[in-house]
Amino acid sequence: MSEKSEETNSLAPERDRAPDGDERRLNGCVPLSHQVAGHKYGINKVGILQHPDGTVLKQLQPPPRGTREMHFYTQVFARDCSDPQVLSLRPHLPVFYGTWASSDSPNELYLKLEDVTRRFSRPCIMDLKVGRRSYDPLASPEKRQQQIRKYPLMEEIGFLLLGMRVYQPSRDCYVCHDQFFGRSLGKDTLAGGLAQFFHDGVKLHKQTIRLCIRKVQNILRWFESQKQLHFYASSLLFVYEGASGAHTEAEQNNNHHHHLPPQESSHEGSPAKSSCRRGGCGGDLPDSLQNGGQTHGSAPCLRQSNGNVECEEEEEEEEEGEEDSGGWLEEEGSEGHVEVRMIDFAHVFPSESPDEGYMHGLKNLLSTLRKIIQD
Ligand SMILES: Nc1ncnc2c1ncn2[C@@H]1O[C@H](COP(=O)(O)OP(=O)(O)OP(=O)(O)O)[C@@H](O)[C@H]1O
Ligand SMILES: O=P(O)(O)O[C@@H]1[C@H](O)[C@H](O)[C@@H](OP(=O)(O)O)[C@H](OP(=O)(O)O)[C@H]1O
Repeated sequence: MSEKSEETNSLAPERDRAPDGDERRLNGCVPLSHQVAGHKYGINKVGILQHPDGTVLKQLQPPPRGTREMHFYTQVFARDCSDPQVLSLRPHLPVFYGTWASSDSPNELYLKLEDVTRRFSRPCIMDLKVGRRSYDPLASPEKRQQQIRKYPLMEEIGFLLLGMRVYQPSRDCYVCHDQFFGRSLGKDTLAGGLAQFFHDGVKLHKQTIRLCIRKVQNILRWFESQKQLHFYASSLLFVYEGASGAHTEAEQNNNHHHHLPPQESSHEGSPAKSSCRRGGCGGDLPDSLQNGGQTHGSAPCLRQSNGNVECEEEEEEEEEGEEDSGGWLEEEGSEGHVEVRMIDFAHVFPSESPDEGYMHGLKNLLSTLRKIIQD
């Protein structure tokens, strides 16, 4: 088993490549190149796909999970929704564009969602499952045991790292960790393990951590204001720009797939993808980050490719962030440099009390992130 998996950059734009049989069959949709956790496409045919218009498609899981998730998104994004609490949840979720089906399999439904990683040139991505319990109130004793066994510390820690990929500009490659890495993290190694998401092989991006803290605080504020929903086995998806400013500027002229409005019929402007990886690097993290648990390889992932990288040291500045401009040339000091969104709503249940389990996870996550900055 490999310790870490890596991908290298490729200069060849894959949008020039002829689609293979599967891609044609899926109306030009391809498995999401940079999925870091969850069901993968090709295994039981569930998993996340990338639509040519830049959205992602999540196949409906068998009932009741898929129907529950669809119902949740439909309610939150209903045009006539007037519940202020539900409306204020929207910014924390990927935009929901309704359901989608391919012309070949009209009965296979997918949720059509905003691709949270889309505007990033070299997206660093992390998926954290949040809450003290990752099974819902209707779970069988077997299911409860299955989930508890996966991470007995969930009850105490309140979150579990399911997967991550981090771009290293100095080597022009991604370092990936899967959920076994997350499960290997204990109370003493949690901060070190989480810190790896913010370390590009050369430096720790403290300002990025501060921006993530702000976004997580906003989500916590939403939870403190509501008691109508409980979230089990739901995730927070973290994304930040791994490319340096010089890199993104160099790409600006060559890149035209960002900011295209989702159009179901259009195949224009499809994100370029490329697949290649190399092994044998990534073993030289600073000592302070080496105690983050055992590492395991994750599945190879394809990704957007936009050319070579110029590595730049970034200044750490304690600036007030600007509003998210939706642009992709965001500097590390600005809010738009990071995204933190809630995803995976297959186990959302109505309730009449605050979601203490989820809030416990958020609070512990916040103190762990603060600890990383301090250490
Ligand atoms: N809106 C999105 N934008 C970008 N990437 C996404 C989005 N939604 C999901 N992903 C990617 O897909 C992965 C899995 O998503 P999700 O948790 O919704 O799937 P799942 O199959 O229900 O997971 P699980 O098996 O844990 O229940 C995420 O870790 C992320 O990498
Ligand atoms: O990542 P792994 O090790 O594959 O484990 C799965 C993971 O915990 C999923 O979150 C869970 O689905 P839910 O979150 O929907 O419960 C799934 O349950 P399942 O086996 O019942 O599908 C598990 O098998």
